[in-house]
Amino acid sequence: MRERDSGLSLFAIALLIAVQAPIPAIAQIGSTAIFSLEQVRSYPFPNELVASSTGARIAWAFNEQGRRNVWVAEAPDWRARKLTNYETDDGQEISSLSISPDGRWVVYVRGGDHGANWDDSLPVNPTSSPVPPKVAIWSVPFAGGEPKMLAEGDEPVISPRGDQVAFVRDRAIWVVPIDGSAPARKLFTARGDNGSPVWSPDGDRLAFVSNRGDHSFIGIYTDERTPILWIAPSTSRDTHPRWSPDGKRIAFIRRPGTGGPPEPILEQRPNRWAIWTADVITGEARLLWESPNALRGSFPTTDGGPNLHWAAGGRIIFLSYMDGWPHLYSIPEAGGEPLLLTPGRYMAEHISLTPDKRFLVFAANTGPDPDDIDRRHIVRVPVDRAAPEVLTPGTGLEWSPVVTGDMQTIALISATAQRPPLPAVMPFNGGSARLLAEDRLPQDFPAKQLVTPKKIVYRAPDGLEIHAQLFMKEGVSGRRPAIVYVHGGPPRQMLLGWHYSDYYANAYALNQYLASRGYIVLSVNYRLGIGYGYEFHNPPRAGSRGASEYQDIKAAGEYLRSLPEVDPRRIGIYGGSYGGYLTALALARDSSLFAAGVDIHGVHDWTGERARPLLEPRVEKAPDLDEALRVAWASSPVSSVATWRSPVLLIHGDDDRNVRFSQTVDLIRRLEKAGVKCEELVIPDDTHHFMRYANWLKVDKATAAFFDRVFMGTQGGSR
Ligand SMILES: CSCC[C@H](NC=O)C(=O)N[C@@H](C)C(=O)O
Repeated sequence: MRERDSGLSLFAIALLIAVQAPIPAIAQIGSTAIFSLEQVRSYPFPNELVASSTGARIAWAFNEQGRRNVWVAEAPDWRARKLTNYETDDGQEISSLSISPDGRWVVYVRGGDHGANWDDSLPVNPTSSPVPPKVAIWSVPFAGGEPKMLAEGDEPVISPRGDQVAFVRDRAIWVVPIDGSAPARKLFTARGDNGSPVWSPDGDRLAFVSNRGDHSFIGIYTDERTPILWIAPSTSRDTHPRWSPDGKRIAFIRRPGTGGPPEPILEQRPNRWAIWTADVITGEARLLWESPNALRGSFPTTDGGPNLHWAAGGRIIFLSYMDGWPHLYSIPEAGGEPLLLTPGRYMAEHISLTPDKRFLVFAANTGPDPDDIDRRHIVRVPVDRAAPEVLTPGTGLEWSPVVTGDMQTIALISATAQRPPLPAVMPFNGGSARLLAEDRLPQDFPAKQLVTPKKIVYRAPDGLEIHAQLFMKEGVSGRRPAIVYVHGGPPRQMLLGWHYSDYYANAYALNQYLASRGYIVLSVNYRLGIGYGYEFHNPPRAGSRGASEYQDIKAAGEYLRSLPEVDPRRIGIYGGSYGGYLTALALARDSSLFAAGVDIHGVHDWTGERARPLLEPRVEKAPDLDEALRVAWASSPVSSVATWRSPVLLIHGDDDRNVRFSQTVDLIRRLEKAGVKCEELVIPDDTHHFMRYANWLKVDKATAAFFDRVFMGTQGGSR
């Protein structure tokens, strides 16, 4: 990590902080860690949990200190079994995991960074290998054996017959035998960017989306002798094709095509959408439902978007925010009023339809405990009755439920405030969950040393209720340094336990590590986040439109300053991505409150990011373009460098495909000119999500060591 020689050393700054006006005994921390970062980061992180559509087989991906592998289990013993043998921390993620309908094959994609906002000409290559790895589709027998690379490509979907895999490569749809017995072949050639393949229930046809820039069609491929059937082609953007169980019809989402006069940038407007159904022989379609012309009716942007499913009993399922919460609805395929299946002040997330298409299972921040709003539990609801049932109440957290083909078992991922996430199974009709692969949690994982974060609610200056989690180790005397943690996204919610995202599980681990060393940590669920309703998730004048969410961050610092346990001169802040943006904004605007910060791949100049579409050479400009650019600049940390005083560590991977690396290069130049003490840690060739475990460790250690240096005056790194 390089220290920019633009001012006092961090040690001198620490000395300055320590010798100011006398404060009751200042707790000495930092050197008394009771566990190492390696220990608290040694958990195996599970994701991609799937079940076979027949029988009782499940599969998931485990990331064990960077070694990502496919694991499986099956009834009745549910013994966890490792199916692949990738043994290096090479940053190659596993995604699009699926099991063939007959349960015989597991298919997955290896490589890439599927959380990226844009792609690069070169594949993700965080080990800087001279020969970059490929994004490729693999299959392996569920019973075990050598994985076989089927083809370079992505978005694999196994045919209902279980014999072949459709996938996307070079803006086209290809197929390949699931056993790799023959090379892949392009299924057809069509104009546009063709993707999102969905097999018909009998496996004879394939629905897909043909993206043509400002509009898109739904197409039906039958065979090489039959012309592609375009479903009700229009100037709209048609997406999300879903087959009816009998394979005779398709439901899809229709939104207006992009075009028309530029809309005002600073105003919030409804983003309208509709559900249509079509006959797959004639291609004729009709409107089934259209969203209300209100902000809450906008196309949903939470997990799974519209979550469109064609369920049993002629019901079509979708998700909408129209009652103020991301809720599930059911509408007769013939039309009519949508039935609200999940009433209540909570969000439905990680939604899946059961194999018999009669129930939905999902994760929700609801349950008998008022603190459940900051947790997740598994809920089940029939597709035709508003009778949701919380199946996993308690102080644990559960998510990503899937039901096995025999309808007997729900597989899920379970965690607590102390125990990291693990796959689990429970009876579909309710009962206790049984953990799988517990032995993969290292013996020396410090579960018992982790604090239980406490739910804190405070009010922002404009009165909005803000939830946060306070990590405070007991038994530390004297005033201590405190740190505000700011999540990214921003549509995210930090929880009263381990998080379901690998990015935020890492943040949870680091917050626990900092707390174990005596820091008081406050993780803030600021507006723009999810879990607290539509208006909280979509506040006016936020981000580049005025940074209204910043008041929640400043209020978090003021909340910490009000605590008797906190040394008001040693309040820090850190966060990644959007959290890095708000960290930089806090240091730029309020260095008197925030004495130091760590900004991980943050956005620092909205005009640079946002200006691109705004500055396109167009005769027609948005009516409020000049005002929007002024506001975007004022909402950017770079516009407040003149008042930036506190030391900062800036961290960025230079193959970042979510926030341009240039955002940090530019800010450092500005801070140097302004004489602000800044350090930098650059991770070459890794992305926004630090695909390598070794790089996460480097980032976490640098973050903790930086705060130790500034607040403790320790010269060394953290343990
Ligand atoms: C224009 S800000 C981009 C922030 C970024 N969002 C998506 O790329 C981000 O916060 N990423 C991670 C951390 C996340 O999505 O949670």
